Amino acid sequence: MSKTALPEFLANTAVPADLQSVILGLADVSVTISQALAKGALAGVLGAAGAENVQGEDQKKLDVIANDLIKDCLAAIPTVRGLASEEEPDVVPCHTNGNYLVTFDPLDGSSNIDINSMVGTIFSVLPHSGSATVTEQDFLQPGRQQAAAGYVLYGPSVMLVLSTGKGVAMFTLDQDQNSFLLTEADVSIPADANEFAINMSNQRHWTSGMQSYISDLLSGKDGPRGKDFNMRWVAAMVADVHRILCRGGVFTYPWDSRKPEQAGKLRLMYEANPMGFLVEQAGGEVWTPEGKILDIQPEHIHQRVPVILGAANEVKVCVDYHQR
Ligand SMILES: O=P(O)(O)OC[C@H]1O[C@](O)(COP(=O)(O)O)[C@@H](O)[C@@H]1O
Ligand SMILES: [Mg+2]
Ligand SMILES: [Mg+2]
Repeated sequence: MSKTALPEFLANTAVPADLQSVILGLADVSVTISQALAKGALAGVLGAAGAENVQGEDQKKLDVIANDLIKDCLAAIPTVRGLASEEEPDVVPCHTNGNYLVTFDPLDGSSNIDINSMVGTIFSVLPHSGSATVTEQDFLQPGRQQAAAGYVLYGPSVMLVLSTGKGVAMFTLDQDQNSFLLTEADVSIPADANEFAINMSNQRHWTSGMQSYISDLLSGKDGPRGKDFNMRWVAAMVADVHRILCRGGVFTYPWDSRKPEQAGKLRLMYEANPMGFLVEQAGGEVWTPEGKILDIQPEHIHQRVPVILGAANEVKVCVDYHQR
């Protein structure tokens, strides 16, 4: 039997037509980004761009290329009122009659670009209910209000993973037709975990709660947790979360004491909220040590947040170590 293509899936699942056009636009532009990535050094797209983004991070050429492609794509969709990007200092107004706001991380896992490892594009679609002139304030909505969220993973296969609030579906790019085909209709994360993801090199900078939690995981079946845990770290949130959606586990990027004023490394509106929406839709949990990430009222678009997400029971255990 032939597989369902993305446009057919969106129509079958009663996604509003104006939201469909945003999702289909993002899917199309991700194919162009995947082609630039696939050409790599042959197209001269690897390496540094020689500039810093608003977050004070060095931009790669592909961060800039992907950002410009997505910006142009969204600006051409009449239902997009405005956009905000990890790589843009300010929100960008689009169409005055549009009813959606889109936030995105054009290329997640940038440090993997030059080693030909996995990267992705993460996006979040919010309803627009504010003024005719888009302001930052219009974007400051809790993640729970997202109309859709997803990512495209540029790996051995290019995959689009999407939720419009009715579960999580995975699509694989058919490179012959440039068409995303449904390959997993109902993604679900097992409640218990035996795999964790964290950048262990930062251990000495974590809070005592996080130190104890990871130390007990590492003690394996001889320790208080009574079982062994495996560890993985791709250094691209998009790929680490993809693994969790495929085979379970827990992912965390905690606060650390090197930049005490910074809540965490990951961005609430471009990374934590869209990935959090997917993980909750797949039955997982998404927390900071204090509460659920999707309930956070954002204060500014580039806000950062500590993240603990994945298997429901394991996330609760991790949060509990912090609250003891
Ligand atoms: O290099 P580190 O500290 O392990 O951080 C890796 C994390 O940083 C990120 O790459 C940040 O994303 P960007 O590449 O979009 O800046 C996450 O995807 C990933 O989880
Ligand atoms: Mg990122
Ligand atoms: Mg990025």
